[in-house]
Amino acid sequence: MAGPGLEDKMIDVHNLVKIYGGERVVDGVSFRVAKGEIFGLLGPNGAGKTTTMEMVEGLRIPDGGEVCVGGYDGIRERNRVKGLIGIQLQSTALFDHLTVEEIILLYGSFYRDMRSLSELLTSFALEEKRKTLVKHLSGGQRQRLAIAIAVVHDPKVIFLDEPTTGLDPKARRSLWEIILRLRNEGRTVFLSTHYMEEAEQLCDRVAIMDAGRVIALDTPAGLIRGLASDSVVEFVPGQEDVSVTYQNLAGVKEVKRGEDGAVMLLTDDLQGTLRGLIPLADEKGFTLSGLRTRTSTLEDVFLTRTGKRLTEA
Ligand SMILES: Nc1ncnc2c1ncn2[C@@H]1O[C@H](COP(=O)(O)OP(=O)(O)OP(=O)(O)O)[C@@H](O)[C@H]1O
Repeated sequence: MAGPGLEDKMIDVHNLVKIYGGERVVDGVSFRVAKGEIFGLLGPNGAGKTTTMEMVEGLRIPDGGEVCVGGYDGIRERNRVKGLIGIQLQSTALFDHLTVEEIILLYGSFYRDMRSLSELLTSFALEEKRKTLVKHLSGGQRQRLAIAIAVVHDPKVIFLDEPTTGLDPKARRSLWEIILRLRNEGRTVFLSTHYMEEAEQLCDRVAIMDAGRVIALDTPAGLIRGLASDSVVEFVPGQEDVSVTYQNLAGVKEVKRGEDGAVMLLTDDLQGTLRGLIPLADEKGFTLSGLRTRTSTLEDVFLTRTGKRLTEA
């Protein structure tokens, strides 16, 4: 698959497999990550993102396949790989009874060289919190601290496992800015997420995972362009006549149904679909509750490939 500068790759994963209890939770995953890109694994809970990421980091041993990071074999040359990478710990794993400053210095002491404390505090907007105990930080501040610790030794590659899960929109955006800055400093960022907006807005390329496999991989725009439709009409039909078929409305490429009863019409002719839908509802005597339209997103790529919504998978 074409991608930016892949001749200049930082991570190369080939046919990776992990088996738990006889189940292939990672089932033949292959991808490459270019130097200096933000690469995302997008998928629902249980898709195999964390397992894949931790095999790339060298924290879990694959049952099959190869991992190469920065030209080093992920298993045989693990110590070399360790020096190149930084891993964001789940923020809950931080020591609550240390201050921000103490924890950064503690992690820094594990390495021969560490970046300056004041530079780290500034770039992660933690100066005012330097003397604050970790347990008194907000969710966003804890996540910023977790990333500051991951880059304390100035690594070339950063791994972030669902970095913004549970954060409010403002804290999420502030973390996105930090992640973009890591990339703009020339680092490679490998992250996992189950938020499609995050993958769409932040990642240079995205591998969509479901049930242990990569089902699509491209730039967010490329994935969306690959859809047969460019828009979605969504509504919950009230008193729907079972004989109603939406497939024949102008522009409709696919009809999907959510668990909540919502109907999603994936269309390449938004106006044509709407022009046909409203008379159809009148004629068949059903209501179009919560009718809305939107341009296609990565959610629709997932929906088209798996038949499920990301949030329902
Ligand atoms: N150590 C383990 N032992 C047994 N099963 C495991 C283990 N780790 C993961 N699994 C299983 O492997 C599957 C993939 O899990 P994984 O955590 O990689 O998914 P994920 O996409 O990261 O999801 P989440 O967003 O929930 O973290 C799940 O079914 C999970 O239960």
